[in-house]
Amino acid sequence: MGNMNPQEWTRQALLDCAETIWDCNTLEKASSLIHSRPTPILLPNYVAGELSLPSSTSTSFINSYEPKTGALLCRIPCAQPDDVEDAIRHARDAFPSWSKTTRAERSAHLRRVSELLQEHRELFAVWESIDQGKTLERARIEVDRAISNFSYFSTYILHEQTAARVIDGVALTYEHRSPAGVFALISPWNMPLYLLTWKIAPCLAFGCTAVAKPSEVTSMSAYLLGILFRKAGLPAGVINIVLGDGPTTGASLVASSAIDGVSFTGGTQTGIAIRRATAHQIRKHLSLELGGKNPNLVFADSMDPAVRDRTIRIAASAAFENQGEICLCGSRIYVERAAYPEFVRAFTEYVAKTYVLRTTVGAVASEQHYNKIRSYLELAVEEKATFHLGSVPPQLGVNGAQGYWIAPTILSDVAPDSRLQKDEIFGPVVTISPFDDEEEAVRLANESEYGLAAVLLTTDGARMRRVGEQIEAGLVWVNCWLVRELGTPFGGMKNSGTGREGGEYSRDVFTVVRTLHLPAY
Ligand SMILES: NC(=O)C1=CN([C@@H]2O[C@H](COP(=O)(O)OP(=O)(O)OC[C@H]3O[C@@H](n4cnc5c(N)ncnc54)[C@H](O)[C@@H]3O)[C@@H](O)[C@H]2O)C=CC1
Ligand SMILES: O=C(O)/C=C/C=C(\O)C(=O)O
Repeated sequence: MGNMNPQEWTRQALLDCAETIWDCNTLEKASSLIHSRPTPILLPNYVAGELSLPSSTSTSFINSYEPKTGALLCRIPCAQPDDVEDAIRHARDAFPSWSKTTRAERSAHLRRVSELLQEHRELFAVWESIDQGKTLERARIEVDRAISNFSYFSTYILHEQTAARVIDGVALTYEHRSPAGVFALISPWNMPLYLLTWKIAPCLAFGCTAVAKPSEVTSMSAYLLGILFRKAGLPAGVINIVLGDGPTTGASLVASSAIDGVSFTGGTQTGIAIRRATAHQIRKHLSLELGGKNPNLVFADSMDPAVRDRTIRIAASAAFENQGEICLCGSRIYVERAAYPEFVRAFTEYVAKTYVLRTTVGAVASEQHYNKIRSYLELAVEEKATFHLGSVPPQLGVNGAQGYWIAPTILSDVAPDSRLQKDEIFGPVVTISPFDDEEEAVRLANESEYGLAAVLLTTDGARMRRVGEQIEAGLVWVNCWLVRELGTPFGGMKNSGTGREGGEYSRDVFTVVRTLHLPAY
């Protein structure tokens, strides 16, 4: 962080900068802009429908780096508590009229946002790839999902129905829902646009207003989203975006007594801090989607020649998609002993061919994260694990190491109680271990503080249900991974979180319900 006088940036300068960036919709144009500027891009907040810098004189600025090169990409203001309160005040002021709009009106606003995102798909993909380190191809997939987040909830609210019951001629009862209020929407750095819009879209659709805060590591797509909301003509104050870190900006946002609910995705320790900070505010809705250390159970029947390629492909994408930086990644692979040697061989061969660093595998998100993953790979060496693929990457700045590049790594001979099997590494690192029977497979799968997701690879229909129903995870994928229908409940068990989002489950997060009893006279 360094100090910079916010007054140096006029409102016009912020708008001019926004227009320049808005024109950079290819990697070439964006890179040339970043590397030709005498000073790094400065990202403002989006508050009350305008791009603005925080007014607090104590505002500091955070440097954000380009993972693929390690170069300084942009600087973001770290919003202080008084600037956060100001954004919340705008969201509160906007709430009465937004919460009274008709569903058709809100639907039209969301549809407009999704259309504009579609129109500027490549722009968002390019900057997301630059800012987060992911490949451009992966970034495009995530922009498509962001588009779906808005289009799904724009139609969901048009078709939702509430239940009414007649009680034996005594009463007619029905559920009446109203928007729960003003929300804090806090997202992580692994899928910045995808996950922030997964919160913003339902929040606005159900009539709430919000202050959103992206991760300080990847704020670029949230900034672009602010520009897009401005272009879409969303009423001022309905959605505000403040930039900043967790301890200052995030913590003051969630703790504010003017916030009615928090939807958070990120690390488990942060989820615990949020729960603690809001424990005395019983009325506050909390939806916490936290970390995972997800098992992938490979049964010998899934290595039958007829389905073997599919098994390997699913296990590999569950392990290495987005450099393993998805909380749903299957990073603990357990293989039935009869198929173990064959799986390890075929899996390693497939990953080496398909997940190629700098081509189909991007850089990890930050220097801090690089060092975290690297420390786990050093631990693997200390514990004498077998490296089938990958190695300890160089220290940054040593031997020409530039950018945060970590090759896919496959480990075996790792003890069940090793931190390599217990901790969420959140990078391109998997362990493979054998199991002898179904009972052991289930025990190993459940031997974790986390319970977010699991993959089950088998051709036995009875086993799909028998094993699937015993796995302690909010999401179990059988012979597939990351298949998503946005109406299904999404969230984790155990230390992977509390609450579910998606379709009617998002409605539970963003609305309050009262049951009306009308007498039958
Ligand atoms: N999607 C997931 O499941 C994610 C899991 N993680 C795990 O957590 C580890 C730590 O990563 P971090 O970057 O530290 O994640 P984090 O949980 O600190 O960051 C997520 C978001 O929470 C905000 N935040 C941090 N402290 C806060 C607080 N006290 N109150 C309110 N907001 C706060 C951050 O600014 C960011 O926007 C990762 O290595 C990974 O293992 C991290 C990010 C996403
Ligand atoms: O909603 C999805 O499809 C994926 C969500 C992924 C995360 O929440 C994550 O990686 O943190």
